[in-house]
Amino acid sequence: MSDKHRILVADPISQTGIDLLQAEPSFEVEVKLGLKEAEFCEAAKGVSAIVVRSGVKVTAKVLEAADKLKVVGRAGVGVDNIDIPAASKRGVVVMNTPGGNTVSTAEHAFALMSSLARKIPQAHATVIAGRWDRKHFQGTELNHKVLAVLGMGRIGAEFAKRAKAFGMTVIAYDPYLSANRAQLLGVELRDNLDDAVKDADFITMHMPLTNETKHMLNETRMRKIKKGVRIINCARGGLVDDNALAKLLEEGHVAGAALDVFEVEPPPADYPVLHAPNVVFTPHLGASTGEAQESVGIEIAEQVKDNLLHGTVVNAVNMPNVDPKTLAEIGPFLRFGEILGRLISQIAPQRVEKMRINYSGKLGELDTTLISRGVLKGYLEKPIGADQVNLINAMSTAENLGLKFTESRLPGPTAFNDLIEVHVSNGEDTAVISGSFFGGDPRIVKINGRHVEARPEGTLLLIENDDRPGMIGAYGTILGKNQVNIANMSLSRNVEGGTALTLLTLDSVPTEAVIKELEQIPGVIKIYSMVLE
Ligand SMILES: NC(=O)c1ccc[n+]([C@@H]2O[C@H](COP(=O)([O-])OP(=O)(O)OC[C@H]3O[C@@H](n4cnc5c(N)ncnc54)[C@H](O)[C@@H]3O)[C@@H](O)[C@H]2O)c1
Ligand SMILES: O=C(O)[C@H](O)COP(=O)(O)O
Repeated sequence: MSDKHRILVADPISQTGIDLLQAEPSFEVEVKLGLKEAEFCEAAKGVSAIVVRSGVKVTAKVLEAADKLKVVGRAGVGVDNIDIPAASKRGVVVMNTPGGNTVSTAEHAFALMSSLARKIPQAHATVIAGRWDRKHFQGTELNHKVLAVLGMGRIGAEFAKRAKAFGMTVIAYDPYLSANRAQLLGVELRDNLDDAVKDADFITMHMPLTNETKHMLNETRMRKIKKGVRIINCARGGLVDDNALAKLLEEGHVAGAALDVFEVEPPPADYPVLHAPNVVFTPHLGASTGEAQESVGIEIAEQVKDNLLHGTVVNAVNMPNVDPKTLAEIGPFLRFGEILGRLISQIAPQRVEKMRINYSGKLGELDTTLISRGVLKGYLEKPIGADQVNLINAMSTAENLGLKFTESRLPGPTAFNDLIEVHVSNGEDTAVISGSFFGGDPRIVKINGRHVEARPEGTLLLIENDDRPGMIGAYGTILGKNQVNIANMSLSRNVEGGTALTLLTLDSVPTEAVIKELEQIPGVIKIYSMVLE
């Protein structure tokens, strides 16, 4: 069995991207195109990475079959052909390459608008059919026309720039766009969609397909737009209700439509809009330029390579980005977070419902999202299994278990430079564990409110006992007799004669029989044996 990472390229990406992957000695690259789901499942077995465009569907079945999968790389923007929840559940990172095809797509959408305005495809067809018909192809200028851009992200903004250069008035509808950005782009921002489109001569769509955006242009809304509007969709099929569009084109309410994308791709022969008048179609070609494909092919190859070799996460759609610099900065906290999670799972009450993590000191100034995922991962290893939970699915796994998770930053100076405090509770009982760094070295500094000090390594024995003479000696005798060496010891008590916590770091794991023997010592209240590695 080869210990190389197998990479499956399941859609055509640039040769430079493939070469980049092939140049890595620890990778084996397989290019298999046009796979049906069953073939895709077979091909996905044992691969570490799958690279796609929008052609194939990375379904839950494919993800299930891909038993060694770590990352799905999308050479492009839209990830609607990938089952993201299923990938997250399986702990697979999904990355795309936003930006690499922006200009190509904006140019293509603009070309569609120009073709529509001047009926270029129809005129072209008559010329090559031997006709010289100059009467039927009178078009319309773009100059002075009103354009509504729905979705003013990367592509929308590039489109708007070009439209302004053509003398168009640009209206933007994008609930997530700031007024400042709109001003910078020189576009009129509208809060209401009907208001944004009602006077438009042209409408262009540039947003992802989501539950919120599906059929954004439906029959009712299109009917409210002034007669003669022309619609361009170079984003995703389904943003416009294509059947309603076909009807309104037939009626002449919509004067023309240019589509690069369809609700079903490829559209079947009886797809109504294909037979409507004044239409221009391309088969999802927005990103199909040499430049865009070179760019996204190289980007995705680099991202997949860095992820498999160094764990770098860039442009992931299902987990926070971690570039090498951030990874170096938060790496020690992340590893310590996992240990704290592992630790608290071993002293937690049953049926924990809530976990809260407080960050203070310098840590409170960092982006702690990943550290929190690390704590959850460590915590969930016990109930779920260490091979089943990772940084990607930790949040969704916790949610599935009904574990409510919150994090907060405690203001003001603390006794420690960096403090991570993990609380778990089932509503009645609580466990709390706190960790800090002493000169860069991680330490457990508090357990259930008691000060302790121990390196988070090896096996820890946490004993709650009555504060009375002879306890330490009794532990030492039993452990010594059973060849278990004590490497470190930390003691803490509430009041003299009250209860005490003894935290022992051991060089080997005590057997259950040894733990039972320790439990028999008069004054011992509870013992937790915590294995950290
Ligand atoms: N035809 C092609 O070949 C092709 C190529 C590249 C991208 N695309 C598609 O184009 C779309 C846009 O890509 P992008 O790179 O500009 O993405 P982007 O993320 O930069 O922009 C998307 C914009 O849509 C906005 N948006 C989200 N929900 C909205 C809503 N309900 N109403 C209005 N606006 C909303 C967002 O705020 C964002 O500004 C994506 O769906 C992408 O898959 C198609
Ligand atoms: O979302 C995208 O990036 C585009 O739809 C391009 O898709 P493609 O890579 O299949 O051309």
